[in-house]
Amino acid sequence: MTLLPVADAQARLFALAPAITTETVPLAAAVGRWAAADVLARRTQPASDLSAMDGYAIRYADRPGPFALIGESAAGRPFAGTMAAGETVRIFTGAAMPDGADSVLVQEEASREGDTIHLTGDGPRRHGGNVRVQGLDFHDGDVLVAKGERLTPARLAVTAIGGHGVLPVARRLRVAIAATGDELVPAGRDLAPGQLPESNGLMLAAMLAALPVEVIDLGIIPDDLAIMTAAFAGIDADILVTTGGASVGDHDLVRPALDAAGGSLDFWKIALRPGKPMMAGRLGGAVVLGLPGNPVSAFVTAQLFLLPLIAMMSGARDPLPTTIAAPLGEPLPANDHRTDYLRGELRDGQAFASTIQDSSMLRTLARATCLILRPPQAAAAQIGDSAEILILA
Ligand SMILES: Nc1nc2c(c(=O)[nH]1)N[C@H]1C(S)=C(S)[C@@H](COP(=O)(O)OP(=O)(O)OC[C@H]3O[C@@H](n4cnc5c(N)ncnc54)[C@H](O)[C@@H]3O)O[C@H]1N2
Ligand code: MOO
Repeated sequence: MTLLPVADAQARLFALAPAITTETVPLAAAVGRWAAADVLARRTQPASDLSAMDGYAIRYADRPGPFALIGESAAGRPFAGTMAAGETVRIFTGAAMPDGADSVLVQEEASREGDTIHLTGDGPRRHGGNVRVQGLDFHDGDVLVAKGERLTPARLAVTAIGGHGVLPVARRLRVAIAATGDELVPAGRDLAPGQLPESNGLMLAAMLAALPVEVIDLGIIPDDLAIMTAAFAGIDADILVTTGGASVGDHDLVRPALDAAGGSLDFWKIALRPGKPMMAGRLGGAVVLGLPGNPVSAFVTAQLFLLPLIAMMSGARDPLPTTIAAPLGEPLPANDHRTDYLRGELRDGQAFASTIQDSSMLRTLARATCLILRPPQAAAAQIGDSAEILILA
């Protein structure tokens, strides 16, 4: 069987995904989700010219003064009148500029004597100095967040100040996670000979913690076709992700169980190391992603397929992981036909791969701060050669 290139597998996986309905949620519930429509400003910010400093609103042409103090403008309590030549209004940061004023004299450069203000320093450097003009940040109708952009804390803040209280987003996905394997027992238990603590399901759920999903923990499913089939057949989820049982051994039952549960396989085996035996298909309304059992393979395939699938189904415009270029800190051998994602560390801006890259080694993965991408058939690389790096948060 020929191995599917990673990009082709990502495209085929995305093609399996059903459309997800949208819902309108309060801003505080939208963090980490993706805007389902362009978010346009419903007001202009600032709505009027505002002072950027605490001091005195003046006319620039009136310098060097002195100035006659006629009132005060504070944030939320603007000065009601109009300032004439030679006059000034006490003003605070964020307060509306009075009619007639064009600049702000900071209070550190002013002295007060009764109702007369004297200039003690250089004063505002230009006409309009220390003033935030109306619309400096944005105007009514401007696109504040584009459809498909992630709703980061700063983007939520701009939509709030842009006049929104709710936003349209894709509904929260339901992601069922199943660890398969007779050897597995929940973490922390005493182990009988041959048993192994379950770590993949835990790791995957943790990788999804910051995503807008509801995790359905199917726990540990033994290598038993009837039990596995029943567990799959009963799921009510948008995505079913399994780990283990993906390879060719006699106890690798995820494919037969998917088939027996009435699902269909779309592809199996990709040109990737680690992660070759990954499979994808459908089961009822769910996309099925069968990740390999080796812990590092499960981690890498989750980075390259599961997280992007969730982002894509949740409306992300750019769901695939982004890479940066970094110089290698050591030589690397030529690569074969599989894209390689080496666990490594960035030190002083240079990328170093861990010496042993066995896909069972969690301690190496736990130390890794990046994955170093080696394209298929890459020639041997020297120190200083540029490599694509996926930063691990
Ligand atoms: N003859 C061949 N053998 C294998 C091939 C192959 O092409 N031909 N591919 C190898 C590759 S590559 C991988 S990756 C593994 C993946 O196999 P499975 O997905 O079937 O994984 P398992 O056999 O179930 O488990 C592998 C390994 O990982 C441990 N494991 C599994 N699940 C968990 C879990 N939830 N938590 C912690 N550890 C887990 C399991 O005990 C095994 O040690 O196949 C190769 N073989
Ligand atoms: O692809 Mo396996 O994931 O090499 O260990």
